[in-house]
Amino acid sequence: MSTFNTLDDLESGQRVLVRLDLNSPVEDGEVRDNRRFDRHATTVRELMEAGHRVVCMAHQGRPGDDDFVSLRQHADILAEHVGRDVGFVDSTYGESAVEAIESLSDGEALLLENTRMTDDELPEESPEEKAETEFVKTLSPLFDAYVNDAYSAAHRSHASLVGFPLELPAYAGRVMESEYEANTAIASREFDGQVTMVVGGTKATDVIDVMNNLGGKVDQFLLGGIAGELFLRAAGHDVGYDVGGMDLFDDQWEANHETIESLLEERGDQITLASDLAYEDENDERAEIAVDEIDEKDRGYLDIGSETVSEYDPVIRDSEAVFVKGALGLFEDERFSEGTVGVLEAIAETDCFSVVGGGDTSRAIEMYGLSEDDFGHVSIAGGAYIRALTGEPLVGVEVLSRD
Ligand SMILES: Nc1ncnc2c1ncn2[C@@H]1O[C@H](COP(=O)(O)OP(=O)(O)O)[C@@H](O)[C@H]1O
Ligand SMILES: O=C(OP(=O)(O)O)[C@H](O)COP(=O)(O)O
Repeated sequence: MSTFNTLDDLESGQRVLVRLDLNSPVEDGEVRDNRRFDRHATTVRELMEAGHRVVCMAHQGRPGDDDFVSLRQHADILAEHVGRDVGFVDSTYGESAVEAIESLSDGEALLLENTRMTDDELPEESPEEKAETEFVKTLSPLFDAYVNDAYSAAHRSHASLVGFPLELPAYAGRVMESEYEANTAIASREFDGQVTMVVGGTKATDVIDVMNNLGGKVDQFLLGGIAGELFLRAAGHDVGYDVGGMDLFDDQWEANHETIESLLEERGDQITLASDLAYEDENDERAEIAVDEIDEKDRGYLDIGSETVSEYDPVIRDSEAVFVKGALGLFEDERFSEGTVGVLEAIAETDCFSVVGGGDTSRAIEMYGLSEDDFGHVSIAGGAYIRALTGEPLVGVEVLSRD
């Protein structure tokens, strides 16, 4: 168990710098509400009600991606969940940010601009190096305490996550505390029966790394999403290529194909790939094709097919524990939700121990009317939770636990 301090240890009336993870789906420039706002609102509300001056930091997307946008909309969505005003300043540590921080009153909150819009936030460096950045050196003197609530980003060694705890007394927020406890318990839990992991989503590099380290703990991997297509590509099928302006496959293929190939060679019997895939036909409708019949690389696929769903279903029902990381298709579009929803329904209907992770994936639970009570734990973390599954420490948690 960790030795970090929590909000219970925080003295009243402090100037508190809080790192949240509000990284959200963005559709046509519009930020979609999701349970990260709702969960983090608990921490922010508690701090405001305790009379602290609360300054929040968060990131959105990665530079160069379509979802790399300002946090202006996030401030409004967060305010709705907190039930109080949350101000916004379009600077992370520039003059206007410093002014806004200094003019805050007790019990008020403010959100700073996307941390990834500063050069100091990325790339990954040691906590000691991050603590020396201008970003950390400028903001630290304005605060009495630092609170990290961003469990779901705690696997990244970025300035806002690992630099400040070296400069300020550091505490875990309520989300950090509860996710850490649930996900650490997963690593030490022993299961007698079959353990299955459903792997999908867009961050194939994250999940493939972890699959490589999870062999001993997981009996069956069921694949979909981008990782699933990359495995099909390695197995000789004409899928998993960037077509029509997509930018999801080719770079991740370059980075991971050797690992994928050796996983298929050494542990192929533990890895089940889709036997059919769904795509959008010329009438904008869902159409399906068996992977064995695909002989052109010119089409994008957006979900696993119905045949695959019916093959994955009994594997889930026979499992004692099921872990989900990443959606099996573009579930935000109802036509391509069948894979993700089918798998989640099978889990909800059985009494296996289950964890559903991923900021985006967990959103499918409420979008399609499933009940969170039917799952063991719904994590708002994706990459951080699967690392916890392997027992790998998270740098953002480790640095909070330092004396
Ligand atoms: N075949 C696909 N094509 C495009 N997007 C996909 C596909 N399969 C899954 N996705 C997308 O993956 C997203 C989840 O990806 P990721 O960020 O890796 O997982 P999480 O947020 O659950 O950690 C979902 O929003 C879903 O739309
Ligand atoms: O959404 C996140 O990760 P996740 O999709 O693995 O849950 C975190 O905000 C980390 O984002 P990043 O993977 O761009 O560093």
